[in-house]
Amino acid sequence: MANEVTLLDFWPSPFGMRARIALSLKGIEYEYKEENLLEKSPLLLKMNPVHKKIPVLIHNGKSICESLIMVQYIDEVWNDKSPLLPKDPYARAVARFWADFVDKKVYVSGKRIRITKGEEQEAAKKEFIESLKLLENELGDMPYFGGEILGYLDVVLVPFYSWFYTYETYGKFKAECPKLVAWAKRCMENESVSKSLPEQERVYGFDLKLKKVYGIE
Ligand SMILES: N[C@@H](CCC(=O)N[C@@H](CS)C(=O)NCC(=O)O)C(=O)O
Repeated sequence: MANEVTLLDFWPSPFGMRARIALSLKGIEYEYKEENLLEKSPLLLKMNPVHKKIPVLIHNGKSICESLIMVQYIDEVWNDKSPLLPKDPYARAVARFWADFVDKKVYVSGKRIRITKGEEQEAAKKEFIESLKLLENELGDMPYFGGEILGYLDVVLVPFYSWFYTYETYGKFKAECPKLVAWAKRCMENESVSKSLPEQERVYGFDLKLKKVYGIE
């Protein structure tokens, strides 16, 4: 079967970064289409009519939406190289549990750090740091969440590393998570990760502009 793959994406998106890393780890050639989220393309609206969000993976004309599902799809379709999800059903369930946690806690509290102030921002910072500590504990002494090799949860979490500087600058704090920082740097040694993640300062510059567009002080 021919494999025509397109990714609708937007460079600072941590969700898009997940797809980029997974496709690169699997060695898949694809067309990258950068979306303007202030003026979404007809293709994006057609391919993700429910949420109208990036990333969208288009594989032989069919769309796959939601980055956690997308990375699992990529792993299942291109299963001959760089396995991401563990084979054992329990270990798979655990990896999916933490991936869901990343979206519900790390992403949500990180966003609240960016867009709130005062008490609300303090609460968000607390939740963000607590979430990182829980993840650090889950990592334990393993090099990756996937064990000896980079796996599903690594792909899901590492994009937020490119947003750390933004969170810490807005929140005026330094997350003391040495093991997690060492893990992120280890992930960045992998070319599929480093080429998929933008520089932290570039993300911060983008977010400053975004806040102006939305009138957030
Ligand atoms: N849960 C989704 C989140 C995707 C998402 O929030 N995408 C943002 C960019 S980071 C977007 O397209 N925003 C445009 C909008 O909400 O109109 C996923 O994992 O793919």
